[in-house]
Amino acid sequence: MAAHDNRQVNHKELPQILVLEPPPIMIFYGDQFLKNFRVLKAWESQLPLDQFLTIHAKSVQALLMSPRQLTTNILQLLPSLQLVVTASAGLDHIDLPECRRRGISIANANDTYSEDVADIAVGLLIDVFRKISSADSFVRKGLWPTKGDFPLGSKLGGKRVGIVGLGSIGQEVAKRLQAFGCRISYSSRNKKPYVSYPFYSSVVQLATDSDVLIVCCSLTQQTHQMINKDVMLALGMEGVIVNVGRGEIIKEEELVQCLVQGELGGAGLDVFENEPNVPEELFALDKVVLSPHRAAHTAETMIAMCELVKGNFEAFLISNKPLLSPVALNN
Ligand SMILES: O=CC(=O)O
Repeated sequence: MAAHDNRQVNHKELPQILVLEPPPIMIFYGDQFLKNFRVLKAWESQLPLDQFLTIHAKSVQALLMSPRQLTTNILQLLPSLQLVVTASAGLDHIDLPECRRRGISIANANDTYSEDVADIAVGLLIDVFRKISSADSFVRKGLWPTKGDFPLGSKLGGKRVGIVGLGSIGQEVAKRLQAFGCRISYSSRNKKPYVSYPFYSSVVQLATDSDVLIVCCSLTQQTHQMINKDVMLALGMEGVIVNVGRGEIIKEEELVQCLVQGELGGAGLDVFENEPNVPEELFALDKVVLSPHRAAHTAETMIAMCELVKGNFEAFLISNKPLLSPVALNN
């Protein structure tokens, strides 16, 4: 509506966006950034979700993803759906084959989060090697005057770092760790012609030749539980794993076992198999640094994300333009 237009806003006329549960951008910033839309908040309804969706089935053309999985069942209840916008980089919570089959368009975070996630990956690694969290707790508990010296850490420079998944997050991690004097190698679906880092097609071989593995890839059928005990044993007793991808890429039970039994040197984990639940055995281990899946959460990036989400909805629902961050659903 133009600035000089003084018609009353009729919210029923605004393009509608369904949200099943509030995603982090709404938890932090409410829904003001979607003020040009009518936001249909399923979680505010007293009705069971399937009844609520059945009532709105015909009118819902666009959906903003929440932490909830977008399953085939939910998609079936939304026959008019044409667009899914997710504020995530990962797509593992969306039934992609079904979206592809129905021709539903998807927009995601693209590389909006990559720098922040890479910062946390490096932060977790430095914390594990230099024991920052553990030293903090040592001081706070008043142990410095009584126990004296704090154990030695391990130097970051010179370490051989294997990056699992050299997408935009992996490349940001590589750039940062190269500046710290680390030696970078990577494994990926395919060798990247535009980088000179050594490429490994086998993760076990990458682990054998590395001191650290940083898991940056997305969760797919191929990467599910790809980091298993074989990989951990190949990395060795001093080896460190950092995970900023998805919990399910690592066999968590085996990771816990290797850490508890001293078969792995340490871990920095931002993601877990069964979030928000974290295996309690890890709480007692100083060589493990834990973070509540917050690698992407900076105020600056969340604001950029609100803009991207809004821009995608505006492009599709209002101005009939191409999506700003479309996901290519390859066959
Ligand atoms: O985990 C965060 C994301 O996928 O964006």
